[in-house]
Amino acid sequence: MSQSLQFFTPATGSPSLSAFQNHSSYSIPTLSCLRSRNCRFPVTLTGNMLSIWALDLDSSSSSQVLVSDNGRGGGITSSASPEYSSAVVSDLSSIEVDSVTATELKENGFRSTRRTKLVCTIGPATCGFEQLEALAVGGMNVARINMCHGTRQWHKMVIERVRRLNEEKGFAVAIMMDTEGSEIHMGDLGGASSAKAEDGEIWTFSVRAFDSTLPERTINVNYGGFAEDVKVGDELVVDGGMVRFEVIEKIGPDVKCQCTDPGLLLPRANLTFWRGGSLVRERNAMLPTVSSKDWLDIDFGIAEGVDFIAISFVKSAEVINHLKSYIAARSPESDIALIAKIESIDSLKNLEEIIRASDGAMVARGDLGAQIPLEQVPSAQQKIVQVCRQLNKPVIVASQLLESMIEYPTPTRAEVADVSEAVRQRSDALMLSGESAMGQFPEKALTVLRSVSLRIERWWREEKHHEAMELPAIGSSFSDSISEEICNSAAKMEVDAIFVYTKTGHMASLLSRCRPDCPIFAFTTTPSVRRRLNLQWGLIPFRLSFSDDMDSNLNKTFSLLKARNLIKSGDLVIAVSDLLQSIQVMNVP
Ligand SMILES: Nc1ncnc2c1ncn2[C@@H]1O[C@H](COP(=O)(O)OP(=O)(O)OP(=O)(O)O)[C@@H](O)[C@H]1O
Ligand SMILES: CC(=O)C(=O)O
Ligand SMILES: [K+]
Ligand SMILES: [Mg+2]
Repeated sequence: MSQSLQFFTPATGSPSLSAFQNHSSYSIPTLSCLRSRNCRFPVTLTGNMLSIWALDLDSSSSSQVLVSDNGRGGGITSSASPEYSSAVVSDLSSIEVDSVTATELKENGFRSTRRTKLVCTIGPATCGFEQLEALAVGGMNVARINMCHGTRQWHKMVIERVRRLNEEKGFAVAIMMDTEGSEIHMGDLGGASSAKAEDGEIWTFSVRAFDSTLPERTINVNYGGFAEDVKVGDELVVDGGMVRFEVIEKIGPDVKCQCTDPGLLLPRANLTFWRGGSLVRERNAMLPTVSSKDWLDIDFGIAEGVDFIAISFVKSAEVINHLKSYIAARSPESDIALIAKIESIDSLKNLEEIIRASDGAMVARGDLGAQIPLEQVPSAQQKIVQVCRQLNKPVIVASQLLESMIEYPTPTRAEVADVSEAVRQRSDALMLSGESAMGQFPEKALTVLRSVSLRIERWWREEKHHEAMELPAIGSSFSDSISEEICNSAAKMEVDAIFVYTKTGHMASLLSRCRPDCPIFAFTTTPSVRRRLNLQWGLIPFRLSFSDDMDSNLNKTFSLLKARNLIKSGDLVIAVSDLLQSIQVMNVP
């Protein structure tokens, strides 16, 4: 037995479309009735014809109500829908899902799958094939490579290993390349993994190029204007306060500094300088967001077909737009998503326009905390997460989530509280940096992120903590508004799962934006879309080839998922698609 309702909008260009276009958005009141199951729903006709649906979940007669524009200004047609075949489709490989997701779905049921996505920075501690596999098994959804470190050859090797992992083991781990950006930072310490600066020591910060070995207590600075810009008396802050120096003398390209806050200097650590208690920004604001090295790295990312490029120190929407057109010109076929890293004062000032222009954002708390007072970072995080959700862009919370786990096998209570807060804010993803790149316990750190996410998400559902986040209408076209209405309505219903059939991923992201209580099975035809969706909250992406015929798509999906014990008869599913902009509700046969 099946019941369905379908929502059609006429093909673009149809003459009768003008009737719809007078409405920028439609409400779908009937659908909210579905929240209480098994009741009858009235057919209501509102305005010119769109919000007019009915279904009857108790009835054994399977009826289908189609609301469509039939070329005469709309109408209702009723038709019997086909019985869903329970025959098992023999080709089980025609749906792609990784073994970890499949096991999780089978063992815990799909209600309790993890909704928050996990990003791991890959470094020396995790670049081996087995180590990468262990991270994928542990829940890594996205592997990040940071172009600040390592050679291009090394990055290429990591990308190839992740690809192989996906091909051989069925994972859909996406690859994110993070650009270096052109803020001021130290050089690479002549190969040393760290250097200790003691209280009162005099160190030389120099813009000179050193051939081989660095003289003792000397740090190379990447920004040519450094010696010119700093003044005696300025405070030089390394990595947002890990170490501090005071400028005591300038000698040509060398700047002598005395250590005032001792600590560990790490290769390529970020440098900021402060005068009279405020950040000196006149000059480094002139540095380009995308350096000449970044352009080469971006070319490399395009050639390698990475899924995401994260842009460091974004200052305005302009740079994102510029990069987008560059990538489109360079590789018209690619659908690389651009993630704006919010880690500077300028990016906070232009937050909304930057996020609007981007495909997602990262709360890069490491550098952000070096540019604004630390006590302002939590409210900035909350604001960025909120703006991203409203504009329907995935958001990653990054840096120092489990910093102590670089050295220790258990996190601090404060770190667990910080992770919980990011999950409670319902950010799309959490990111590990040094914990997974060079820490001693990468897998343990990932396990902590996973178990804290699961626990907080479950608590949230059980306590019915539905936050009242206003989700403004964002659709800019008639068709987008319809998709949005469909997704908003679908997400409100108390069903066991939402299925979404999506070619571009857009409808899946609209569902994710609503943060529904039930999981979202996202079916898409393209592997790259599947990987991209892996960054978004609550989506379980599958690759599946499907047609324009929703009945046959559902038939096929039910058979495939039932054969793998991923769903069972009787589960109540709501299915939406961007093929026909349809919405259907049914029990799994
Ligand atoms: N490819 C790599 N090779 C060697 N070490 C790495 C690599 N990637 C990361 N690391 C180490 O892990 C630490 C944290 O990594 P991560 O890339 O997250 O730095 P970050 O400072 O948070 O990011 P960003 O430089 O973008 O601000 C780095 O400081 C570095 O020591
Ligand atoms: C991740 C990053 O770039 C930062 O936190 O600064
Ligand atoms: K970076
Ligand atoms: Mg940064």
